[in-house]
Amino acid sequence: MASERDVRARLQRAGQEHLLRFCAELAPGPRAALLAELEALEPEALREHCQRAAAACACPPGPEPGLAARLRPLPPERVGSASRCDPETRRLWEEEGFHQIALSKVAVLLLAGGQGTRLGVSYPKGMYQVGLPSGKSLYQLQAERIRRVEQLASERSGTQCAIPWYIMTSEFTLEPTARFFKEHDFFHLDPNSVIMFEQRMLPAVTFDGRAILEKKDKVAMAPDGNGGLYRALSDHQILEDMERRGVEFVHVYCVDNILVRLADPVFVGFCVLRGADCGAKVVEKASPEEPVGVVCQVDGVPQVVEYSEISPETARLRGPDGSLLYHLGNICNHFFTRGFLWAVVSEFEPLLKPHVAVKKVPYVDEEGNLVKPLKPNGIKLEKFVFDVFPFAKNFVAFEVSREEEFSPLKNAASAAGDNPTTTRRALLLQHYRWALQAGAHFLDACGARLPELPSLPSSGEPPAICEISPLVSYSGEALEAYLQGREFPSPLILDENRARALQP
Ligand SMILES: CC(=O)N[C@H]1[C@@H](OP(=O)(O)OP(=O)(O)OC[C@H]2O[C@@H](n3ccc(=O)[nH]c3=O)[C@H](O)[C@@H]2O)O[C@H](CO)[C@@H](O)[C@@H]1O
Repeated sequence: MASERDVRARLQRAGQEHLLRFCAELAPGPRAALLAELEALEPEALREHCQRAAAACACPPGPEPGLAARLRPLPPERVGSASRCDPETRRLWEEEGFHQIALSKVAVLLLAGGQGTRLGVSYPKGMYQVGLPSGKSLYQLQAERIRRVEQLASERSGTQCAIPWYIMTSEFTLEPTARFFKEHDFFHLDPNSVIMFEQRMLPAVTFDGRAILEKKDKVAMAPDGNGGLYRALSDHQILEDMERRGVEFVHVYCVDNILVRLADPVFVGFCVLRGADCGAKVVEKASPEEPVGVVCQVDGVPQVVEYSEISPETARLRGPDGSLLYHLGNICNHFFTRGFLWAVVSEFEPLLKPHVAVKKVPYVDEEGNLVKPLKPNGIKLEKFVFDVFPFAKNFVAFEVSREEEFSPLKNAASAAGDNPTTTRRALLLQHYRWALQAGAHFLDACGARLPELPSLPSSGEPPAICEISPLVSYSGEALEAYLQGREFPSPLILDENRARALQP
């Protein structure tokens, strides 16, 4: 166990000795916990972190001065489109994606270390149920999409394959996520193919560069941002694990998009055939104010400018055709080759600049009272997952349809958008569209046919409730066999059992 003397000496070197100010009055247990926590903080890194936070805070808030003049849209030759390409090209991309999946060269990697503060739940966001008829959580939907895409790839190739699922968690999310997966029997995935690992935490810092004590025996710590991925890959030898499994391509995604297509063969195939080392899925931005990063160029280099760092004037700029100039909205779905990740981890990670978030951080005052601040009092530094794009040799963006692929759960029910209601509706609208395309008809309680409205606004409810298990269909395929020309009372829950019963 760390001695107080050693820890004090280390903190002195970091200029953070105040973290021990209540140490003498603590009971042995909490005292040991505090010393262990402090011992893990490397003095030089801690000093640099606190200085950097204070320096960042001294800069005026808002977009970096002069950024607007350095921005340009991404050149069209770097952008592919799933919806605007001809069907044959799309088929070739999909075929290539399935081919790579069948060779077990594709992995998915979930960023799940965030605290989900805006949603306002105390457990990991992936465990959230948005109120689907099936009661499935986000994690369950994702697990079932992995199983289905594995099955589709295996059927096409006639060989068995596996898509390893890497899950980056943090101190906040690891334990409950691991428990949730065990309780649900890993959603019938092979537990050896589900690999959880933890990102690092960093102290929150006051505006004058002092790490904050959250309690007398606990430093206020926060995950180091989703760009903490790269250090975590190295800390836990994840790239070595990928190499052992033969993984060459990684689809990285964020937890909250209910429509996420894991290991999407079309996206993977597009990136592979383009010879890309790094790619980003995008959707057309819905409005200048939409809180999504924009994929663009800064000084001629592909990059994402985060929604919190672009000025409203720049976000509102329009091109000659009237559409938003910076319209490629980042949906936090990225493609990386393992080789590129290796280069990032071994060479570029230290060059990533942390971003500053000014937050209300609960703390203990000089007298030892717990204080919940009413205005921001602390700084959290975070790295962003997409900040490695400038290091790519061949970066591509891939535009997909919002209604088919993007509906994120960010906010609590009281918020206007991106909440449990909008995400549930997005999924049910999609499944209703798929069912109509496959030739289904829906009946009301009296047995009369309901109107068939294939294109509904995202704000409207579908005329009939239809939920299709990802185990039955990944992206709308293969539904005719169960639905063509048939009538169903609403709600229709098309799970594996129902599908079996409907099989001709
Ligand atoms: C930095 C980043 O990627 N921003 C993107 C993110 O914004 P947004 O601000 O919504 O990002 P979130 O804070 O929700 O984090 C995105 C993902 O990263 C994970 N996470 C976050 C912090 C952390 O320390 N560890 C961790 O794993 C979260 O669990 C989540 O899965 O999604 C939007 C689309 O929905 C994009 O338009 C934004 O450009």
